[in-house]
Amino acid sequence: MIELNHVSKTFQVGKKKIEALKDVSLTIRKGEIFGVIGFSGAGKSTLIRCINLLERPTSGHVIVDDKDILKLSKRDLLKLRRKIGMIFQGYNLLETASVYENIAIPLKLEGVAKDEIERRTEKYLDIVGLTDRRDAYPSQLSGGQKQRVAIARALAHEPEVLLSDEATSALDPNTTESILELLLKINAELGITIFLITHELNVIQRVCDRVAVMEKGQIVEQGSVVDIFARPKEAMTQQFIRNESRLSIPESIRRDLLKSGRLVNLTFLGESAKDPFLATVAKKFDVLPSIIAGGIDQLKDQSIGNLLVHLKGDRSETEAAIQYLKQQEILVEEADY
Ligand SMILES: Nc1ncnc2c1ncn2[C@@H]1O[C@H](COP(=O)(O)OP(=O)(O)OP(=O)(O)O)[C@@H](O)[C@H]1O
Repeated sequence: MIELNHVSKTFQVGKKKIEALKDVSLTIRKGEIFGVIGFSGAGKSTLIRCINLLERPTSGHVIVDDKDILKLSKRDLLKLRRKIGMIFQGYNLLETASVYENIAIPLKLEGVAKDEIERRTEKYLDIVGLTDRRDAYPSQLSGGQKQRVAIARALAHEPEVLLSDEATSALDPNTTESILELLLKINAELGITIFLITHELNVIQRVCDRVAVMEKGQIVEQGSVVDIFARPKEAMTQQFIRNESRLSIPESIRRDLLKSGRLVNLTFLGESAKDPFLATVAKKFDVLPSIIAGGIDQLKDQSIGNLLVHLKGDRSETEAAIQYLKQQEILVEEADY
């Protein structure tokens, strides 16, 4: 549905050239939720803005529904932008207009008929759960409610795609969760394709079908969320996952445990959890495994388990046990650092 082919974007700041995007290619499929994750400055905002040409690529192609949108006339580009809604971290609401008016005014400017404006505004206020706040002003709303208004405003144009630029970054964890649930509902019930950028791993985990990891203007890894989380290949991806979801223990306990064996971080998909791999390790090798810490991350359609395991035994037996674990459907990282 949306294809970026070899897209590059260079900003000229004085004499300096900043390469914000370097040869980025990706495909967003109809009906999916695609996320891009990266640290600040990776190029995510520039990338998302290239999809509706708020930013024009320096080179490459942006294809939407088989059309190269860089070649569209101004009029056709305006038409296309209506198919692509956008929400932002800062909501961008009109402070002097009510919730209802924030949704209705842009429709009026677009020339939508009065009764259609009423129908759509009421429909999307209901979908985002704000019917009872229709007369409130933005200053009377919480951050999560403001983002709901912004989502209703975007949906009221009945887009096929919703672009989300760090939409939950300013929200607390509970509010983030409720907005993510709303995005899942919009995707499932209205069939809207969602492309989002974020620096938060949990956003990707919770809602995305596929993910691309960005670093210094390039995509370093992309694939299904399950694959990337269970088997991250690139150092950057591993760093993201380790930063946020790896288990850690106090240094003194770690040092103690290492005196009598090895420590390993095991990551496995829901279905692999059914295999009694730790019992097998205890049986097969002269090793006593014990679980030091554990957790489960919920992905959109699956769960991923993390265990920090101590393998008690001598070097050769624990090494053989680690090699055995690596042959299973488990990501094994030695945590002896
Ligand atoms: N309009 C601009 N003019 C000059 N440089 C820019 C412009 N927009 C972005 N950049 C530069 O391009 C690079 C990528 O920025 P971008 O905002 O796309 O990254 P990001 O991953 O979205 O980071 P953040 O989350 O901090 O916004 C940065 O070095 C940034 O300074």
